Amino acid sequence: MSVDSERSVNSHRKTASPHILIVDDEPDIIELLELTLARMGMDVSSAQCIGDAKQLLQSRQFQLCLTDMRLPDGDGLELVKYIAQHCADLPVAVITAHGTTENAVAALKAGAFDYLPKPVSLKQLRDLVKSALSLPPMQTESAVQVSQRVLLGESAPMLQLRATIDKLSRSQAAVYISGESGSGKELAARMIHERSARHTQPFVAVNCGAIPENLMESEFFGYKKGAFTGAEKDHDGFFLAANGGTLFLDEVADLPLTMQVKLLRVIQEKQVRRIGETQEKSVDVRIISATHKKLNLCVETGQFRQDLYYRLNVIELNMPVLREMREDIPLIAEAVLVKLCREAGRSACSLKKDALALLKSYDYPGNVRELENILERTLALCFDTEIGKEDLQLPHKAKETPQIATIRLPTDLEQSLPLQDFLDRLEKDSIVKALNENRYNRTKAAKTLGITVRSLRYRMERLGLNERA
Ligand SMILES: Nc1ncnc2c1ncn2[C@@H]1O[C@H](COP(=O)(O)OP(=O)(O)OP(=O)(O)O)[C@@H](O)[C@H]1O
Repeated sequence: MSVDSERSVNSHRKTASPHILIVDDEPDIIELLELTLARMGMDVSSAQCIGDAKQLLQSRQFQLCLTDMRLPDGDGLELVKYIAQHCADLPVAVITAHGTTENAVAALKAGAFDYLPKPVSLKQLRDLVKSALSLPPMQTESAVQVSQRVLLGESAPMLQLRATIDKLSRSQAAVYISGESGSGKELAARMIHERSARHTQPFVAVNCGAIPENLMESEFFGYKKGAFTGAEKDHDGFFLAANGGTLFLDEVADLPLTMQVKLLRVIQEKQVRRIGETQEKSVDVRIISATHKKLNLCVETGQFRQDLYYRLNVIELNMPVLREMREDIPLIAEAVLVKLCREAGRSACSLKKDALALLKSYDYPGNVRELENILERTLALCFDTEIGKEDLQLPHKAKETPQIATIRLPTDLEQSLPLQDFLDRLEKDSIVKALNENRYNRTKAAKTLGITVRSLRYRMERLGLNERA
């Protein structure tokens, strides 16, 4: 097979034109792609088989590779895997035969950036090239350590997780993040977004369980001024607000079935119609979803639509629980202490040996969020710069007994607070108490409080208890 190598369509363009590798054995397709890309100011090289493509990849640097799935000496998937292994920084997109979504999904799982269905739409091609070229350079581990918003930890599960996040960031595939409460699902979603081609565009996080059912449609899809009583001005909704970027659907299992149908439609059609409007608008969002529930079980019990599940769960990312990465507890605890001390404007604190040992032995049903809460409570009660075991106020047999915080009702403030603030304070304390008593399980906490989970989430959101309930 001859290498159609270095047939640079616009080789007169000397300087930093992005260099794109096309791998296809159909001359017509090569020509079409070359012409389109040349008009976009790209340098193009082409290869007609996997062997030639590998040679080219070894001989020079490319900024994007577009490969057909069916090639004379193998399939495009093999090339995707080769690139993932040898040129991890290079985005690769596959061109798939019409209607073969399995191929596209397999390619995304293997690390492809995106796919283009045949017949290739030139608009889609241009959009894909633009987003691939806006990928930020891959971050090195040392850069990761200095960055603020990262999942910390050096244990094997955490190293593996961060490596997977790096790979996923260089793809457009929908990601479903599973894991217990407080294990860092939202943080992982933000990391994927911040390392992706969409990093300059919005990241919109939505807590699906916190939105009252009757407001869901208007919150997700937006409305036009006057569409209903109270619609005083145009409102874009989450999809349009996230256009070009990432929409993070947290607690996605809490979406009512009626809303699931509407969501599926928008994801499939990539079109949104605001309430009160006749025209649809195109939207381009990458969906990352998460829940602490077992979404596959929700599908089995009929609470979650299977078709939507498949759409959301192209790639699954599972968050490790803190008790399985105990060696990371000192590192994370230290980082949390530094942050809390800085926020409180007090001098740096450290953990004594016995305190560290106790923290390492605790089980953390609420994961890192619970560790943060323990340290926050400790700092509120202890003014020493050295924190000892007793200051943590953990039960003696930490591993066996859940942590139950003593909640002091604000009787001291009864006289001085305005009524609404006083009631909010009572509500907040009751919620925190119920969450603590139920090991951060929101379903059980809601039951204790005699309210629905939806109502609990709504109240937590209103009271600003989302992050640190
Ligand atoms: N590995 C980690 N390193 C540092 N901070 C972490 C880590 N994991 C979680 N956190 C912190 O723990 C808190 C909870 O994380 P996050 O909100 O992402 O969890 P979650 O899984 O989305 O929770 P929920 O299921 O309740 O929505 C955040 O403050 C986050 O920054």
